Amino acid sequence: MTTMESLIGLVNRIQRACTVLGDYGGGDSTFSSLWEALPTVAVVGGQSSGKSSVLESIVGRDFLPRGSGIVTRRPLVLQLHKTEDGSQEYAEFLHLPRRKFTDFAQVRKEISDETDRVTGKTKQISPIPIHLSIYSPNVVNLTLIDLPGLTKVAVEGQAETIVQDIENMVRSYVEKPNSIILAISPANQDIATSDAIKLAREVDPTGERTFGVLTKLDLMDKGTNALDVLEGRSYRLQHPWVGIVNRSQADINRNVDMIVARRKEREYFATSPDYGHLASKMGSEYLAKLLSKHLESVIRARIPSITSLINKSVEELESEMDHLGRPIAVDAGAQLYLILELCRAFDRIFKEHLDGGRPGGDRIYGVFDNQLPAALRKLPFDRHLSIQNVRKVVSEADGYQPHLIAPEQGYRRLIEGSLNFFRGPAEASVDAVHFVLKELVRKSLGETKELKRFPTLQAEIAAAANASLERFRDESKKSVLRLVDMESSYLTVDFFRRLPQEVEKGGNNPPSSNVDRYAEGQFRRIGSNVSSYVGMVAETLRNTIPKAVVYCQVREAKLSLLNYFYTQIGQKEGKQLAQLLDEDPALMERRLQCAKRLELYKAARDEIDSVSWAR
Ligand SMILES: Nc1nc2c(ncn2[C@@H]2O[C@H](COP(=O)(O)OP(=O)(O)OP(=O)(O)O)[C@@H](O)[C@H]2O)c(=O)[nH]1
Repeated sequence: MTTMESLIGLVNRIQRACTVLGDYGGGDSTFSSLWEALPTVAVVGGQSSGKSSVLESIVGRDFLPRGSGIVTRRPLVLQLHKTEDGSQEYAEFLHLPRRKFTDFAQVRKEISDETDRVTGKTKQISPIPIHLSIYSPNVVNLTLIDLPGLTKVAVEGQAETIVQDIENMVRSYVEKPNSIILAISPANQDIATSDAIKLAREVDPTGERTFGVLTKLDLMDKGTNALDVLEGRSYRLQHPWVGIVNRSQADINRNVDMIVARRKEREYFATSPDYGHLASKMGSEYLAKLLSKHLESVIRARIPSITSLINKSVEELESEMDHLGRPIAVDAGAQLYLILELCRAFDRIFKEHLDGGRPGGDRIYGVFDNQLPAALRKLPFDRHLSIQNVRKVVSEADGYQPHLIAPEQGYRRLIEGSLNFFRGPAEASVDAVHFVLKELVRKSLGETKELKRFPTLQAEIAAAANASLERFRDESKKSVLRLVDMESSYLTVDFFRRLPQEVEKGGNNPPSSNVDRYAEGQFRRIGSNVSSYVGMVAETLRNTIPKAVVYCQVREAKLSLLNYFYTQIGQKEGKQLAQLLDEDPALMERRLQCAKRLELYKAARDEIDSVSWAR
């Protein structure tokens, strides 16, 4: 059955699981927080408002550390479990499983020691909660979170920021829509100045989540009473105010028993001329029951949305785990297989870039279609074949005896010199394609999702692929330069045999009256003959350089980019293979965190299911 016990107990169990797995709200925002989805009662109050006294009175035990300064420095999740009448009371801490505390003075000491363990002796505050469970016949089932008291000034030895730090921490608890605020204010102080009410008003302006508690009713000036507050006239809340009379300092000093104090509190209200008519709705026992009932109903209302949050989170985590991939196999055979698979995955993507399907391969065609022709056009033949230079080269080639019919040597030197210019664009095409291929390797590596897990292997593949590309580039350069050299080593004879006729056809023979004019015309003709020969060669190279480049670089990259790597991998030992597969530590950590979270959510789901089954 869905009793109060089982519902509050359910949330208690989920909360404990959350803390064990590091989910106590805030903090690591990469996961949705289950903790924040759980309804909780957060106890807030200014210093000396009577916060500790109220909690102890609800529990019926002295167990909270006392002292001057800021004593509560970590949230205390106080889970109360009602046990059968007559059974022994005991307490347990989540951080000390299997140890039962029956001496509550020891509980107090442990809270204080455990606070110091995390915050050090520096008196800092920490958001990591301490979980304390109390099993007793004198409690109702209820979970409360005790938070540091709101203060206005830091004391000796505490950082100046502590006032703000405390307020921020308390606010982080009470601003959650699932938090029920137990706002404690002393009656002997103007309610308008209450720190607790001030904060509650800020985060819960309609007052639907706030329970107002007024302490120290017995300390009010004679002749005054707190009816304006208790009857909701001073500050209106959706829930009725509860007045409390705790033990005075004198009572504490005299060690007045809590159970006796509860009785005295009951008597106080029953006999009070001011509050007698409200007696059944006053006091710490009534407050505990009221909260327990309210918490239970809030939990009941929240269960469907908690379940759907859990289901959604489980789904998200499972898909992230799928995405992160399974942990790696340990035997060398399986590792080699995995490495080769990853290489093939990369190779496939790389080929898709070249063959189309993925972008980038077209840039190689761009090199052949734009870059190479443009570079060929820009070669400085005009200068090389100017009349002055032709004259110079031809004269030098002639030596002391000028040529008789045609300057054969001069032609050859001019052509050779011109063809040399082609080396530049030829090499530049090789380099340009090399960079395109390199970029495609880089892109493909990035697009091989399976490789993301293995930065070392990724780097090795990148290095191997780039080394191969360098080798292809060297081969390619040799080939294109050979094409250019071949052009210089044997000229196309036909071209020159046709020349005299063309010259006559063109009829640009100057009348040869004057020797100089004759010479000038002849040099111009030589220049233009060489120029058209070079133009013909340029046309040829424009077609053959791309063939050589594709053959040596692109085709090789497609066929054997990782061949050398494969032979190396084949020779590696198990340990070296494992090194290649070392995962990114951040990723391993994330997988671990995901697995932990998944475990938490599944455990929580089981808990909820078990309650529903019992219904
Ligand atoms: N007479 C009387 N004294 C009270 C009452 N509530 C608290 N006190 C006294 O007020 C003082 C402060 O109470 P605590 O319960 O320690 O208050 P606190 O808000 O926990 O204070 P800090 O721990 O300093 O933040 C103690 O001396 C209590 O005995 C009350 O209802 N009546």
